[in-house]
Amino acid sequence: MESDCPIDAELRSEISALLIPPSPAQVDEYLDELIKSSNRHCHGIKVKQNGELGKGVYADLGFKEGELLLKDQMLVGLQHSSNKIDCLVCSFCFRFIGSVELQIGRRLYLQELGVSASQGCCQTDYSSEDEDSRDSGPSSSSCKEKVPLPKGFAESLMKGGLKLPYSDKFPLPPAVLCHGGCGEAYYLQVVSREALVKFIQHANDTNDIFLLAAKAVSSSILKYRKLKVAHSEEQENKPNVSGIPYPSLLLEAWKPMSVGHKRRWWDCIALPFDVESSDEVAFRMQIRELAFTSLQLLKAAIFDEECKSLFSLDIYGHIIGMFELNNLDLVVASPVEDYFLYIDDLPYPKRKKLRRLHDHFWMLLATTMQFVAKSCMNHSCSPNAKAFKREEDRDGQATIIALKPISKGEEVTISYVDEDLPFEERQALLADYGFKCRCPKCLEEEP
Ligand SMILES: C[S@@+](CC[C@H](N)C(=O)[O-])C[C@H]1O[C@@H](n2cnc3c(N)ncnc32)[C@H](O)[C@@H]1O
Repeated sequence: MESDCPIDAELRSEISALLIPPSPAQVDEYLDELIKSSNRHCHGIKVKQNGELGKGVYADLGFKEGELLLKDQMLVGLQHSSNKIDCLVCSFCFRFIGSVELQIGRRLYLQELGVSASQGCCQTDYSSEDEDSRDSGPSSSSCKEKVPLPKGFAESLMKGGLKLPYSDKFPLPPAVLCHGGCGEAYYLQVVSREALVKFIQHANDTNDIFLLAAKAVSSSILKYRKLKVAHSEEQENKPNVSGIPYPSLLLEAWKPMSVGHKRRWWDCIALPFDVESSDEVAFRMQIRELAFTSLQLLKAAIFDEECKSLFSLDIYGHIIGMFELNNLDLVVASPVEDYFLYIDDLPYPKRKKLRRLHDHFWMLLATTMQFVAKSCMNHSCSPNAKAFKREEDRDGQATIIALKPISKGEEVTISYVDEDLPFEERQALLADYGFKCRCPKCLEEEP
C-alpha cells in the first residue's frame, strides 16, 4: 500500500513553489555569484553550455598541475558510516580531532572488540619471529604479523593515560561532543533525542543517504532561521518598510538545493541488476516506502512548524534524488598516517620502540566522505582535476585542484568514480548517476 504524506496534500502550493526548477537565467546567475563571490576562491573558471552534456566548467586561464581551481563550501558532506570506526573527525569540517593517541587508541580498542571496517588489515595474531630482524627493513607499511599489545594499552591511549613519542609534532584540535548526546555532532536543536537515535539507526541499517538528506533539511532550517533573524532586525531599523513574507525566506534558504535537485529518488535510482524489469514498479514503490519511513523518523526528531513543507515526501524524495545523482567521494589525508611516516623515517633505534604499535596499525587511515559540490563539473574517466580536502580547508570547504596542465578554453572535468577501474565497472557505477559516460577514454575503450 502506498503511504500518503499528509504534508504533501496540505501544503501543495508551497511545495510546488519549492520544486519549480529555476530558469536557466536564474541558474546562471546563481553559478556566476558562486564563482565571483569574494569569500570563495575561484580563479579563471566559468560555467558555459557544453553542447552534448548540458553545462560544464571551463578554464578561462591556463592552469599548472597542482594549481587550485576552485575552493568552495560543500553543500552537505558526511563521513561514511563504516569509516567512523577508523577515524574520529569533526562532523562539520571533517578534520581529524582529539589527538594522535586518541585516534590510534580508539581504533585499536574497537579492533580488540572485534569491530572492523577497514579493508586489508591483517587478522593474524602471532609470533615467534625475532623483532629485531623484522625491524631492519626501511618501511613497515606492508602486511605484517603482530605481537600482541599489552592489556589495557589501547584504552590508556584512548583515555589520555599514555603519550606516544613525537606525537606533539602532530597536534589535533580538541574533540567536543554534541550536547544533545545523539552521537552525531551536526544536527540542529533536537525535538526528541530518542527519535533522532532511531532515525540514525534506521539510516545506518538501510542507507546512509538519509543522513545526508537530514543534513540538507537541517541546514535549510538553520539558514531560514538566520534569514528570519536578519529580517526582523532590518524591520526594527526600518519599521515603515513592508516585510518579506516568511515563505519567501524559506524559498531563499532553499535556493542552494533548488539548483541541484532534479528527480525524486524512487524515480531516478538505477534498477539493481537482480531486479527484473517486470518488478520495476514494485521496486520503486518499495524505495518510496523506505524514504517515507525515514522521513517520519526525521520528522519526529527535528520537526519545525515554520519549515513544515521541508518535511514533505516530495521534497525529501527530491533531496535524496539529488544525492543519488550527484554525490562525490572524497578522501581526507590523515595526520595519523603522517605520524607513522615520520616514525618510519626516524633512525633505527628510535624507530624500533614504536614498531610493534605500527604493526598493529599499518593500514592507511583516511576519512572517506560523500559530498555534493555546488559547481557543475562534468565527469571524465581521464579527468584533469580532482576534489581534495586539505588540512587548511576549514569550515567544511573542499577544493578542486588541477591534476595536469589545463589550457585556456579547455573543459575542467573530475571523475565521479575511481577512474582506474575497468571500462565495464566504471560504466556500471556511472549508471547509478543516471548516465552512460561518453568521455574520450570510454569512447576509445568501448568494445
Ligand atoms: C553534476 S551534473 C554536471 C552538470 C551538467 N552537465 C548540467 O548541465 O547540469 C552531472 C550530469 O551531467 C551529465 N554528464 C556529466 N558528465 C558526463 C559524461 N562524461 N558523459 C555523459 N554525461 C555526463 C550527466 O547527465 C550527469 O548526470
